Amino acid sequence: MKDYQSKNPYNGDILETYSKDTESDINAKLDKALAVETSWANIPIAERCELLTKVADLLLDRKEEYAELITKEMGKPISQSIAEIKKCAWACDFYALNAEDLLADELIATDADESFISNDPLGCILAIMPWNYPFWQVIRFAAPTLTAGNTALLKHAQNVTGCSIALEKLFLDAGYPEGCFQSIKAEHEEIEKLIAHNGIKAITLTGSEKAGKSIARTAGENLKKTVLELGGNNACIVWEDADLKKHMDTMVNARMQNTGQSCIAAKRFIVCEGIYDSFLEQFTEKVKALIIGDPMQKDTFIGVMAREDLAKTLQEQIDASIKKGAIVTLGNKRDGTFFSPTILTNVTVDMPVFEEETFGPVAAIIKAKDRKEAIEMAANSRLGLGSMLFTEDIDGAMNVISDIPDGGFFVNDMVKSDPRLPFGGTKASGYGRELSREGILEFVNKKTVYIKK
Ligand SMILES: O=CCCC(=O)O
Repeated sequence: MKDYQSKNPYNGDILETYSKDTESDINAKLDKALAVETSWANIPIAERCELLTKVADLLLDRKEEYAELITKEMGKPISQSIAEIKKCAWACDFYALNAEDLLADELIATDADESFISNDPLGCILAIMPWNYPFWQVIRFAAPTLTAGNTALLKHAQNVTGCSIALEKLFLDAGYPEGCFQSIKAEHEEIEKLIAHNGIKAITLTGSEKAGKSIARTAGENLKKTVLELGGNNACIVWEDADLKKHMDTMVNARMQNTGQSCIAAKRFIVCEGIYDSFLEQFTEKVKALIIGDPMQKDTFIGVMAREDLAKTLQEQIDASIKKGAIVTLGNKRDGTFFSPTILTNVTVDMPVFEEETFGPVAAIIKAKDRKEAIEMAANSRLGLGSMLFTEDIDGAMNVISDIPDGGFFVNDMVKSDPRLPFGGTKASGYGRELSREGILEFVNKKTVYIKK
């Protein structure tokens, strides 16, 4: 009996089984990473960028193959899997083009003849990544982090072990030296030991709040830096002057893409009274029209959830909210891993669908009496990944930017990640930033250099 199974959540087919790495397998991988650390750190950044360009090319050449693997392992509709791979190539190209500038010494005038910050690599970084964007979550960490001269060990979610292995091969095929990027199949106990090991210099985790606390605790005991991206309960605020016709597809996409399994999805729709009825009518119509079906079909927009237990958890959150007075306006049908796109109205701030992150295709809609109340409700969350506001009043939107203490604020668009912009949260959504200049500088030693001649 193998330890891990890759199982297609759409039809239950067992795709592959895998044995967990033993302690000595993991130590051997760490040794390999440590053996290459110095030579990798010392090659010119431009050469590392060339390799990254090769990764981008391979991603595009192999996009169908990788997309199929994603779809089969976690159920993402195939067109969205292809889009995920293209986005990975974009991030690689972005860093291949910009890393030299982003990592350049920062000169600072002082009493010294020369003083500057040198952005030196840290060494081996442990990445713990989730299944919902199995390539993207990894590439957005790996592209900048490796290019900064670090090496990486990836502990991926069990249900996407095939993707994890494919990612390791991708870097090798692109020409990265052995040991630069390796995937491990490990459990919590081995991860704790790795974090404590001197060879691991920092940890990045995208995952649940519970996992974040546990990893941060162990990392803290060992004085290791962490970057944590722990999910969100993003508000989609709709002021009474919003252009619904123009933005309705975006608002639906913001909730329903990836079958609702995205940390940055719009989870709480906070809609001003004056536009509530039109919003609900248009939103419901669009959600009803989403194509549900086999994730391998290119027109499918809503596939299945990645695991049955996730669908059950979503059901519990909905049931508990209905008990408190939420009304099912659409959907709420579950069958195994399938969950129909669901709209809940009459939502109040004390319901699980408002207070907790819902990781599936359910939109919780709440009425606000005015703009001010809408902003206050949006800010009322333990999580702080991002929020979006739809309005024609751009000055009014600019005035409320600092009223919601989230990591991102998007006006007339959905919260989305972009290699050029920092990505990350506040409060229980975690800390640290990925992507952009901030992302590549998370895992460097900002060394102060001071020279008197
Ligand atoms: O689940 C969160 C990440 C989604 C994204 O970066 O687009």
